[in-house]
Amino acid sequence: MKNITVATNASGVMVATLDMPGRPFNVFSEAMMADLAALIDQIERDTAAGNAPAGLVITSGKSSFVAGADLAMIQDFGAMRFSATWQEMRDRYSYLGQLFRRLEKLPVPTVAAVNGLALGGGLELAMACHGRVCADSKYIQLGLPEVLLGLLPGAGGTQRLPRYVGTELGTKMLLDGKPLTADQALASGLVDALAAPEELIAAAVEMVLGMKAGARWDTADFSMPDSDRSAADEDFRSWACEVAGVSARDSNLYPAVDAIINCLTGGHGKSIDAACNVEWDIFVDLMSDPVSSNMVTTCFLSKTAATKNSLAGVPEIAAPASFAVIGGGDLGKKPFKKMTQESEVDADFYLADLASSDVRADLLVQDLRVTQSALSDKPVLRLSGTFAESEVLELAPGKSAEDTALAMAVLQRSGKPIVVSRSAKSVNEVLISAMRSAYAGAGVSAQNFYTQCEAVGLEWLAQTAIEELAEPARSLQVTDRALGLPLLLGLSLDVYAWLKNEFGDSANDALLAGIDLLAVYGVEFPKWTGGPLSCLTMFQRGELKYSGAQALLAQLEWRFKNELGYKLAAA
Ligand SMILES: C/C=C/C(=O)SCCNC(=O)CCNC(=O)[C@H](O)C(C)(C)COP(=O)(O)OP(=O)(O)OC[C@H]1O[C@@H](n2cnc3c(N)ncnc32)[C@H](O)[C@@H]1OP(=O)(O)O
Repeated sequence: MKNITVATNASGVMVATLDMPGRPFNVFSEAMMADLAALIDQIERDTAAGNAPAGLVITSGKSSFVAGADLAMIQDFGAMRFSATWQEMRDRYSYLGQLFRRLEKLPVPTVAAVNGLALGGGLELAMACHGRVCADSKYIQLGLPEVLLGLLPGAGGTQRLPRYVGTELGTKMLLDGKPLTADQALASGLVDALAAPEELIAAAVEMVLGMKAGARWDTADFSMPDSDRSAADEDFRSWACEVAGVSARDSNLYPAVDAIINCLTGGHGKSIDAACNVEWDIFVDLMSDPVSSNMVTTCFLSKTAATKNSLAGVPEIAAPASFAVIGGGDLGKKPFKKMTQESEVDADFYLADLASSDVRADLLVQDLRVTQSALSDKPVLRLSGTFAESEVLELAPGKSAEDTALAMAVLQRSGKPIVVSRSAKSVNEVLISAMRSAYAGAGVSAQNFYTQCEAVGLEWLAQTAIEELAEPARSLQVTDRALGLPLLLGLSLDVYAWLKNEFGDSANDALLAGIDLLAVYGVEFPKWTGGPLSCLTMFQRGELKYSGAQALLAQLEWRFKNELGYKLAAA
């Protein structure tokens, strides 16, 4: 087994260590599932031969336990909706849950030694063990964040969690996706004990040697932990949303919310096998909806890739030669001026601000070391609203592209984050890029926004298409998928038209993915759409119903995506 190593200690306890080579986190990929299946097979065979281990401890060789199902695989799951039958999807999606049930039914006691974060399928694995001991560490997070990606915990999580912690906390965790700390997990009954990190395995071995095999719900006298609520209650749906802080709007837009509530009500009072079957049926239906695929792609896969690529490209610069800050307000000019005056760093400081309150007005750039008075005094650069680079260079003959820089402080228009980012670009490039980034608006930290922009070269977008989108998308109160659709599609068409005009055939997958990412995180385009291009793709496939479809379709030229080879399956 490549991903799991097994060692049996002197007491006959088997310690299985999950450790995927070359990956920062353990995840349930096909290969990891195959290895877990092989481990279970082996214990079943040994048991049949009268050679059962005294117990099984499952832990991780990484600093975290398991970060859940492999989300790249989950994205493949979603793509099955185009070609596979319902039963084929059911068989594949439920495979991990079935493995966990086999693990739970082993006739040897099993304990999870949770040494670090256990999210999604990672917590589901721990919950399928007969006991759990968790490292007493501030880095512990135990949670089921699937709802945040439009998914549900489909390996028994919707059924086991409330059976451990009760209906109220279980419902809350399932619907808000927030994890528990180690202390909270102990207090709630999710884990049975905490141990110092260095004593974790010893504590798990001791626990497994002192316990009997079997899950608590496989005994005749099992009852749900005390809770003043039951999933069978008539008003359970509205109570569940309230307890988790899910608004009526979000529960309408995000099918995962209803799907999870249906798992809770459908599994209530049933045997664990029957309850898991309910969950697995609902999981197939949920994955048949494009929203889950959209969200996994935009909110995890594209986001992680963009951040990673961007960070990889950021050079190390020991001492920036110049700094630029955008914005002349309370958070811009004042603190920056102070910093300039107090700084002992031998560097240039530039302040860029609009010449008037009109966002399309010229951008004036001042050298703060020279100009201490009003902004309009002798700007070193005067950039027009279109920011053509040639124009910048023309207007600033003294500043060539070779001028090295730089650190850049970006203040968002909302004024909140102040972030310094380093770059090997010229002063001019940094200023242009900073100005465009400053249009990102609220809803995303400047650091995130900047790294995402850098990764996919999206500074271009902030000033043009995305900026156009920002206000309507932000004020758009879509409460229902069908109701908000005309406006969303209109906005999506704007982006599409702009993109086609600007990039034509030179657009690539990374750029297209980045546009969706930027729209979702930069201007709060609704997450369930996956961004404007994913929204159009859903629409094209007939996965969004809208009565004005014909009129809108007439405006579309779908050749665009085909010409560019944009992979619909990846959307
Ligand atoms: C039915 C469904 C069941 C499920 O289990 S769905 C999955 C539920 N789990 C989650 O939603 C957790 C997803 N992961 C995260 O939220 C974060 O990641 C962490 C909190 C675990 C770590 O955050 P940070 O330290 O900032 O690292 P990073 O840059 O996000 O990720 C580092 C590398 O780890 C990969 N990774 C993490 N979790 C998963 C996953 N669940 N599936 C696939 N890859 C994962 C990333 O992609 C990336 O990889 P690279 O370095 O190669 O780019």
